[in-house]
Amino acid sequence: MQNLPRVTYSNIGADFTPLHAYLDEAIPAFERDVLGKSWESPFATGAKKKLFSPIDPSLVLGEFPVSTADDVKAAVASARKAAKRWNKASLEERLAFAERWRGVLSEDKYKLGIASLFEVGKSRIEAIGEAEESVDMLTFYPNELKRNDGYRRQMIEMVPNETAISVQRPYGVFAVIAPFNFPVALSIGMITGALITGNAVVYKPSPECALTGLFIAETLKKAGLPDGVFNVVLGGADVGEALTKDPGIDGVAFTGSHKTGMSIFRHMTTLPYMRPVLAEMGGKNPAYVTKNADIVRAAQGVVRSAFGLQGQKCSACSVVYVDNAVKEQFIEAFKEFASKLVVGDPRRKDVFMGPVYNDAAAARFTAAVEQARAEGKIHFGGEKVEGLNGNYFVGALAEMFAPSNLTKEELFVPFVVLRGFDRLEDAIAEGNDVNYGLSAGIFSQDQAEIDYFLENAEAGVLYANRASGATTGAWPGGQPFCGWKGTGLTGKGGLGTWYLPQFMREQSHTIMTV
Ligand SMILES: NC(=O)c1ccc[n+]([C@@H]2O[C@H](COP(=O)([O-])OP(=O)(O)OC[C@H]3O[C@@H](n4cnc5c(N)ncnc54)[C@H](O)[C@@H]3O)[C@@H](O)[C@H]2O)c1
Ligand SMILES: N[C@@H](CCC=O)C(=O)O
Repeated sequence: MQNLPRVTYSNIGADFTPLHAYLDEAIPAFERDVLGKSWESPFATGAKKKLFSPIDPSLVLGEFPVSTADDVKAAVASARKAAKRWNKASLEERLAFAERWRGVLSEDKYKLGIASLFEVGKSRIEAIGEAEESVDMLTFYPNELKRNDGYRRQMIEMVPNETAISVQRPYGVFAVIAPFNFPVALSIGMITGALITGNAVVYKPSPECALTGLFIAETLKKAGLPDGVFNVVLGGADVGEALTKDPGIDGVAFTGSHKTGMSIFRHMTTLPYMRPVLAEMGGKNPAYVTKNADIVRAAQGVVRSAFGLQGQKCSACSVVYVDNAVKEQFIEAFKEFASKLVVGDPRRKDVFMGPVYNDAAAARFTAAVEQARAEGKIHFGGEKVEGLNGNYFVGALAEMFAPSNLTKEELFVPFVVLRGFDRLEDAIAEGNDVNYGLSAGIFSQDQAEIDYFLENAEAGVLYANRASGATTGAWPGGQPFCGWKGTGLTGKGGLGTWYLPQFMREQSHTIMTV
């Protein structure tokens, strides 16, 4: 099992046959042995709630308790108590824990991935990909911490007999709040950042992702993290709000929508002193296809990026600007590739797109398609897939003849707008004219065009000629994932070198030898 091919989002050409053979057995076994159970969690004593899979609303994920206001207080108190020691844990102790956790995650990765498949409705490859990514986070981040000696620096000697160093101290207790779309990788990324820099954590998974949330807690227990350093609360916005407003929290690591992230940040600004809010938020990610592009590659990169995980990635390509000289050719190549992708039950190995997450996403998709029919032109998709018990849609390519809400707002569904252009400069200016700034991509074989894009695109994650995903597929240590503008608050992203220092505050020690 350990030698199965790895999924990294970018290795699209790999032969996953042995992985599929394993999953053919493991997915039904998981469904039989794990789904439908009733769960307990120490800081969730409220009434239990039944959660269902988007794959099929009759498929019960399990019954999960919800945290009360007192549970949230108790979880924070538990973290504060444990933080007294964990905040002082040596670099060696934290690295040893990270190594043990990485071992546990490597053992449990298929279980975590399959849980995500059922919980979110991800395809097999997307689901296993995020579990693999989590393991690699536990390679990358600890290595960064070690390589930088905990980000400790020798400073200059101002006068003889005086030494000065800069050390980084954990803030104390971090609230970690996760979104639904990568319940494993994004939770583990934020939790890793907080824990290995010496913070205790109170973690809230997305309301309907309690299964992966509790699995993550189990892996930390198996890795021997001291009791109380990691605590879970379960529930929705009210539980998240109670957690981020608790005075016992020293910082928040949040990934989710712009609206929620900014509400947490705005609350922090009202307090007597600021606590860090590391918020990674929504995106509206453009791709540019010039007349010098390999059009088949461009179409494949855009389709994969716009429709992978049903368009529910912060990095999903949601607007494609195509040079009018090659627009028709691009539309044909897009249709040719997209029509071969299977939409259906993601337990099956041939499925590329599962259902959209919930009825709200289905309504957003349907409204966007209706608007595009009225104001523009649908070139591909947009229809519901009949005969399946869930929100299954064929992803849509919609040409729009002017900028609008569809080119500017995040929809988070498999819907990509096409805009024709005559000058790349104008297209990039329009693509930049949004409140977000996560990722962008270009397809061109002209170096001057690529250089212009790299100089002028207002986003933190840029790609050129990426067939595996025009704007998607960042990996720990490969693509630092920094949200600009309304996507991020700090100017530093996950998956890169500068993520960890954000969980620590600096202290200088100047010592005069007398
Ligand atoms: N930039 C990134 O790295 C990144 C990655 C993944 C997803 N996202 C974004 O996440 C969004 C999709 O996720 P979602 O629908 O789960 O987002 P969301 O904002 O609805 O929820 C995110 C989390 O916040 C909690 N929450 C809701 N209201 C809260 C409040 N008032 N106080 C505290 N917590 C609260 C939710 O319960 C959930 O756990 C999209 O906008 C997507 O672009 C961004
Ligand atoms: N890491 C993923 C996106 C995570 C957000 O939704 C990517 O780069 O495509």
